[in-house]
Amino acid sequence: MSKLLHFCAEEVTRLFPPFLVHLEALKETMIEYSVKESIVQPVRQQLTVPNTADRFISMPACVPSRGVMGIKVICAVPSNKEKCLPTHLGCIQLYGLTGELLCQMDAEEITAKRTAICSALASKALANPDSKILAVIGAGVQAESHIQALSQLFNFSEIRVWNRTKSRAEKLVRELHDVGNFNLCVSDTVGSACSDADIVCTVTSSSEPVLFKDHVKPGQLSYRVTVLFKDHVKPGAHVNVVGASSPTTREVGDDLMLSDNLVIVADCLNAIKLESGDVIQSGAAPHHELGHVLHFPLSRDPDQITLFKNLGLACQDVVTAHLIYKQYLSESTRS
Ligand SMILES: NC(=O)C1=CN([C@@H]2O[C@H](COP(=O)(O)OP(=O)(O)OC[C@H]3O[C@@H](n4cnc5c(N)ncnc54)[C@H](OP(=O)(O)O)[C@@H]3O)[C@@H](O)[C@H]2O)C=CC1
Ligand SMILES: O=C(O)C1=NCCCC1
Repeated sequence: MSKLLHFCAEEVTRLFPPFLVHLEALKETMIEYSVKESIVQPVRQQLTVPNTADRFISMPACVPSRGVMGIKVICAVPSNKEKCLPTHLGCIQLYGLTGELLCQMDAEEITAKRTAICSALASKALANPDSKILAVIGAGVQAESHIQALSQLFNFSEIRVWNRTKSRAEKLVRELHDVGNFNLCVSDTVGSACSDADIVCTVTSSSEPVLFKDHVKPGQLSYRVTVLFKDHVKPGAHVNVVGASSPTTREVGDDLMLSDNLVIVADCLNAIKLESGDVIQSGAAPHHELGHVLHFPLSRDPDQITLFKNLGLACQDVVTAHLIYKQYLSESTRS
């Protein structure tokens, strides 16, 4: 094998595609995955570190139309927050279709931005185009990337942030004060953040286990957090559910998941049935895949609530890594 090309976090930032290029590439990718069915991607493997909420996740995909395949390995370690370390650490390896390793790169920024872009694509397809109020539940990395991405596609007048630890919501609001021409503020409760909101994003993870006796079979450990209930969400709103990507975690109450006027869209219908605690525990039936609604627009009923379950897919990482690699190649041939 020739010398390994590795892009550290700073190089990934420098080579990162512009927002609209990234958005268009991920839109094409999601359509390719769901409609053309030309992407090969198994449901990812998640290993839970015993007696913790920490996960080691392996995510491969092959994207023949771009001539690449790859794998992201990502560790989700919620307790890293107390150690002032990133809670999501990972690496992507990119291969040519002949099997040669092209490069590997840090996955943090890619994970933050590609996830938010997929929520933004879902919001564009499903939310009221004239959405004015965005509520963000959580104040970590994904909260920031979601505010950055969604505010580029909607003309918000107000963005509200609720977080379990209020001081972190206040810090995020201070850091993002000049991102756009809207009122960015902290809410005291989930209910007040979501009241009248056109779009809601739940971007939380549980750092501490909350054990509910009646949810736990003998010998099984359950980590649960439920932050959003039906009363929080107004008819006509759109919700992006981004946390809770394992069968034992929740962000959304059963009353909302099982609501008659809820339409559930997932990035991957195969994965949602195996990975989403909100779907598995509530017994809700997802309706559509993101790639389908991007290709064949749904007609909006003004009283319906739409919910996009954003699990995160390997093909989004592989395509983003490929854009970064192509930028590197074009710079190398110029110099
Ligand atoms: N769908 C996808 O593709 C992806 C999903 N994710 C998931 O999104 C979620 C957020 O990720 P990220 O922003 O990177 O993580 P961060 O660690 O940066 O932030 C975590 C956030 O969750 C909050 N939180 C933790 N525990 C609880 C709880 N019990 N109740 C309410 N809020 C809680 C934290 O609040 P506090 O400040 O109080 O600790 C903080 O706001 C995670 O579940 C993550 O695994 C991440 C990457 C991709
Ligand atoms: O898609 C991803 O990347 C992740 N999804 C769920 C949680 C960790 C990272």
